[in-house]
This record gives sequence, C-alpha cells and structure tokens, in this order.
Amino acid sequence: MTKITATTTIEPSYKHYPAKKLSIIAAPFSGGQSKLGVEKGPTFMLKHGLQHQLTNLGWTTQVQHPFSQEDYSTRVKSDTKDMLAHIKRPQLVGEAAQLVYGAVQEALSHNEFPLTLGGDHSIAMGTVSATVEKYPDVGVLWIDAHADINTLDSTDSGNLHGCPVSFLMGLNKTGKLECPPSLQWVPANLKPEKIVYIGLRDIDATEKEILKEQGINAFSMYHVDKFGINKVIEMALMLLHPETAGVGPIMCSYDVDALDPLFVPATGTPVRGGLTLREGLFLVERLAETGDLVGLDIVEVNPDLAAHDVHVSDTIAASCAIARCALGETLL
Ligand SMILES: NC(=[NH2+])NCCC[C@H](N)C(=O)O
Ligand SMILES: [Mn+2]
Ligand SMILES: [Mn+2]
Repeated sequence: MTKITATTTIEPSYKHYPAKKLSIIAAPFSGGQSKLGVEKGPTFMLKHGLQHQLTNLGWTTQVQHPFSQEDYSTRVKSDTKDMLAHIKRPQLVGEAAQLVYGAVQEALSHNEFPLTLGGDHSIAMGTVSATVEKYPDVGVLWIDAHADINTLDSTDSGNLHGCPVSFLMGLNKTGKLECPPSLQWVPANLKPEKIVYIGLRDIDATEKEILKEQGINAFSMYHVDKFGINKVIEMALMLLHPETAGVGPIMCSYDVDALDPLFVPATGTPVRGGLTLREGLFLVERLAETGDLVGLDIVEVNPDLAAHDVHVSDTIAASCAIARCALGETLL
C-alpha cells in the first residue's frame, strides 16, 4: 500500500500518445435527431475556451473541421426527401459520420488523440469504428442515459442518433429494412463484448431485447446507486479487458445526457435521475489515471434547448470539464 497523504493526487498519463498531440474534431451535425441547435455544440465549447484549457494541460492542440456548421444545418432543414421508410435522413447521417470517420482516422494515423465534439450521437458511427480499426482490442465505454442500439427495424422514432451502436456492430445487415448505401461504409468492427454502458435509464423495450440477445454488459443508474461509481468503472474495465485484469486501450463515447439534467439541461433527450456532475467527472478522471484512454467523444450538447442563459453556461461548463478531466485535469 502506498502511503496516502493529504496531497496524494492521481497522475493522468497517456501511454498511447507520448507526444501529447491532440486533434479536436468539430462535428457540428444535427441530422440524427429532430431538434435543431445540437450542431452548435462544438462552437459553444470552443468559445468557452476549451482549446486553450487543453493546451494548458500540456497538449499540442489543433482543431479539425471535417465539415462546416452551415453545411449540414442547411441541408438538414431543406432535405425533406431524405427518408427510408420512417428513418430520418439516412443520406445526411451516413455522409456526415463518414467525414468524421475520416477525420478520426487522420488524427490516429498521426498519433494524435481524437477528441470529437458533437453534434448528435450518430457521429459515433465514425469515431468508434475508426478507433477500433487502429486499436483492434479497444474497449468502448458508452456513457449515456440511452443505449442507442436500435436497429433500422426496431427504432420507433426513426432518429438515427438512437441507432449508432447497431451499425457499429453490424446488426442492420440482416434486417427487414435494407441498410441504405449511405451507411454501408460503416465497418461493423465492434464486438458485443467490447462495449460496456454506464448511466442507462431510458431504454426502449426493443433495445432491452437486443442487449440481452447480444449479451452486452450494461450498468444502469440502478447499478451506480447500488455499487457506487468507483466500483462500476472498475467492473466495466475488467469486463472490457478480462484477460489482462482490466488493462488495455479504452475509448469513451460520452453523451452528456448521462449526467442529470440539473447539471446538463441543454440537451435533446434529457432524463431525470442521472449521474451527478462529480460522478460524471470521476469517470473520466479514472480513465485518465489508467493511462489507456485512446479517444473521447462529447455529444448531444444543444445550446438552443436552454430555458435561459444559466442553462447554457452550466451545460457548456460541464461538457468542457468532461474533456479536461479526461485529458489530465486533477482536483489537487
Ligand atoms: N443519443 C441519444 N440521445 N439518443 C436518444 C435515443 C432515444 C430513443 N431510444 C430513440 O431511439 O429514439
Ligand atoms: Mn442519450
Ligand atoms: Mn447517446
């Protein structure tokens, strides 16, 4: 046992990125759901000073723009024919996620840590698949109130931000609705044992079946309450890397609606009873401590859905804090 003193603190490290180069990938896309404004997430986080904050943590940073904010918001508003049965905007979602995929591949090819700022969660089809390509044994931690594993056949809403995991796992290749050409590029390289959820509390009945069928490990808010967030994260790491006692590359796809709407009110599908701000930050502090974090998404920040300015600043401050804690900020 190392002696604990009042000043004992964690030591974040990044063994896969010894040069501490960071690529901030802006993914201002809203077409995976129906509420405009989520494309403003990256701009607001950057305006809050995120790049400077991460530079202060010792990273050499650059911002990538695989597409512009206007690009897709204009097309999302005007393109009403982009439908497959009741599935909304498969063409735009496929295109945007593929551009994000390319940007993450590019960052990883230069050994830059990819930090992707959404936009809605459909862009994770690109971030996760590019990361699995580079790190085949990576474990994905999906932090979310939702499971986002609906298939084309099972989705009620037709919103593709509720479906990225099913595409990542290749579950739309055999369904009734045929996978549209725009989404056929998704490599489907994520195995069910290589994803673990934390924070779930609003899961469709169809999704529950898929989770069971696929044998996917999920920690809902019940588990967080029962075991505490520390135990939950340790169990999650063990499940993702069982052969090496929890050690191995980790990617984190962080939907800010995992946090309670008290802390993150400006998001498209808020659900009460979520993680406290400290639980949500502890999660990523712990990942920083493993030395094994290889990529991070922060998604579903929608500044337009705030009732007043304090809602906006609370949401943006929490979202930027997630990035900082994952990338080396410590309390002491
Ligand atoms: N990324 C999110 N916030 N997803 C919410 C998904 C909600 C619901 N399960 C759906 O399929 O539409
Ligand atoms: Mn969610
Ligand atoms: Mn999500």
